[in-house]
Amino acid sequence: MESFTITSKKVLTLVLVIDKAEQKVLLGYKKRGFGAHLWNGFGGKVEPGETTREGALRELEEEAGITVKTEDFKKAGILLFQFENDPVALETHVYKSYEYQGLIRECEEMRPQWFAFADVPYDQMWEDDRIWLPMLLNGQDPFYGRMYFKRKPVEDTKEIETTVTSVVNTSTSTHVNHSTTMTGTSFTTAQPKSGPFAMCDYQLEHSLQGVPREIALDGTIASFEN
Ligand SMILES: Nc1ncnc2c1[nH]c(=O)n2[C@H]1C[C@H](O)[C@@H](COP(=O)(O)OP(=O)(O)OP(=O)(O)O)O1
Repeated sequence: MESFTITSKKVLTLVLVIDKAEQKVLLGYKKRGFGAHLWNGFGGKVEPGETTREGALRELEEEAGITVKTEDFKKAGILLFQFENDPVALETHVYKSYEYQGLIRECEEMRPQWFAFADVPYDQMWEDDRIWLPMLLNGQDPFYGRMYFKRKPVEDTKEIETTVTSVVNTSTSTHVNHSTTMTGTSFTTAQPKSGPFAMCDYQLEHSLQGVPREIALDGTIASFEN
């Protein structure tokens, strides 16, 4: 795997909030940036001086407007995402909670929405999600894994075409909505359906020894949480 050799990693977080009684999971539609136009959990880069747990709670509040008590916030696993010809891997710390406080709200980066477990839009998510998210939803965590991605040829990223309707309202500000029903100036835009990367290989294991804290560059679990 010469083209997948890594020399360093960035630390990211990903949070799934679950309504156990209703069998629903809260996902966010990413409106911009890395992974734009895909549904995902909430998360992002861990900032200097933050623990992964603190970073995950901060991102959840920023992106969905809700908080989770420390005792309800559980580490579900770690995923190391690797990209062809990119020496920097993304070490993503996955958390879950069955409880939350506050009112769910949209922000400029994410549009939150509840999905029944049976209706999770895997065809509009990172390809690896269909491997590990069902495990998380079924309580088969903690887990750890490595996922390998290649960039898709440009023509393969034009899988769906969405009509974007630009509405200019009377106060002259411009709102852009993915909609086919609103009036205004419409144009068609190509969107990647499952992102610009194709997963070409993966390894995922249920962690029997405990909750993984860190994955070493060689893919082994570097340490476990106490
Ligand atoms: N392959 C895959 N599957 C599932 N989830 C993810 C991936 N790759 C990823 O990066 N992710 C997740 C991990 C993070 O939750 C986000 C990416 O975070 P990002 O938006 O880059 O970080 P922020 O700190 O919020 O970004 P900016 O504020 O800099 O825009 O996707």
